[in-house]
Amino acid sequence: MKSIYLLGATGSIGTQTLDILEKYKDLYRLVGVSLGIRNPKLNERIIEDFKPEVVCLRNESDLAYYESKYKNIKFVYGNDGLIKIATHSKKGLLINALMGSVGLEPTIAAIKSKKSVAIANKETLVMAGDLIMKLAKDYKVSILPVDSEHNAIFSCLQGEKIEDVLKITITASGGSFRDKDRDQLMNVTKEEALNHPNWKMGSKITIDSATMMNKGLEVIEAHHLFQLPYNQIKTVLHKESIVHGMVTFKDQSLKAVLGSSDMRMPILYALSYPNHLDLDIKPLDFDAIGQLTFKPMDFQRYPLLELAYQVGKKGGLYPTVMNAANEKAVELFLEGKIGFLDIERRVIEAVETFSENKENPTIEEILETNKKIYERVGS
Ligand SMILES: NC(=O)C1=CN([C@@H]2O[C@H](COP(=O)(O)OP(=O)(O)OC[C@H]3O[C@@H](n4cnc5c(N)ncnc54)[C@H](OP(=O)(O)O)[C@@H]3O)[C@@H](O)[C@H]2O)C=CC1
Ligand SMILES: CC(=O)[C@@H](O)[C@H](O)COP(=O)(O)O
Ligand SMILES: [Mn+2]
Repeated sequence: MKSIYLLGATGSIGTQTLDILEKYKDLYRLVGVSLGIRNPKLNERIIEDFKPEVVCLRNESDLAYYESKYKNIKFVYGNDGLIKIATHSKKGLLINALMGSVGLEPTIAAIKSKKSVAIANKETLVMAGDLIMKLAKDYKVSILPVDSEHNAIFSCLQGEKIEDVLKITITASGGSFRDKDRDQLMNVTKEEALNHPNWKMGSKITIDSATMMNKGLEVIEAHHLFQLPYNQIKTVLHKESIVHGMVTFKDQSLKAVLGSSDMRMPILYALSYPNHLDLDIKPLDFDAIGQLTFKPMDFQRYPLLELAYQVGKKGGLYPTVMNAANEKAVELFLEGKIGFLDIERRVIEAVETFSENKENPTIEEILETNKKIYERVGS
């Protein structure tokens, strides 16, 4: 039995991970889990179904209730609680399904306590990919991609040498506004933005998909995961989200992973790697699909993707600045405080006005910059 620690269990990736853990209860034991604030009933269902040893609550104020109801379980809370889950004494795999920059510190803590990490939380790699990949090497643990495109590319790379790769290609659905021109984006609503054509995901990533920031974050994520320079990382518009990721080798042969738009597939592969286990999801039916389409990425339409390449190449604290500005701007948009196009305006402005870059920043410098930019963009 493999011990599993799951952060962000109540979210989109979290609940789909729980589906997998439920199906494979004979292989995986949920030892530690972090819960949410949105759905108390779901929290209790998770505790009762999986009976974990240690549970992290988001708020201290809930501690007394849970401790009196579930006497055999250890409860912790807040950001320190996430670290306690990540450093729990039993070995195992940590699945990071948290949303946003809060995922960084628990990831580092897990690696330092010799746990491999299956990472959905791309923001962590964007902010501190160099440090995370180095730490993982030093502590001899694996970083397993959960993000669908990276999981697909990871799968294509099995048995291959990275020196033989010409380029990798990340597909992009185009998001909820893919059929709109820029001048039609002025008055779009939050509800429209949250209506992703192919995937049912958390709010923040759905907005990132609509602005194409998601692809930008994914390009930086891929740079770190696969240790490839940015000129070998390409994106292409593929509205069907059936081809998830591709690897082109030097002899122009190309491998790709295709599948339904269902995150349980990459989640399971990250858990079961190097094996592929049974999964009851919609199979691809090529007779019904008919055709797959690909269109070149339009960087003028999606300036945040171009910004991400620039920021990734500059390195240092720039990716943290872009990520923090985006995190705050998306939050403001979801609260109805700014318009859709203001998201990219705020992100671009934060990056353009940033003048305190440092090469090879420490975790403390990354966290400090993250906080500073997040606050600045919110003011
Ligand atoms: N959803 C998807 O299909 C995909 C997601 N990803 C990435 O995976 C990550 C998770 O995405 P997704 O599942 O969609 O997000 P959700 O918003 O659905 O879930 C996020 C989870 O993190 C918890 N959480 C958020 N903030 C905090 C905090 N400050 N402290 C503790 N817990 C917190 C949430 O709790 P609560 O319930 O209280 O909100 C929830 O459990 C993101 O980085 C995203 O980019 C990558 C590929 C696909
Ligand atoms: C499912 C997944 O991995 C998401 O990150 C996905 O990529 C979002 O779709 P977009 O291609 O629209 O960004
Ligand atoms: Mn993705």
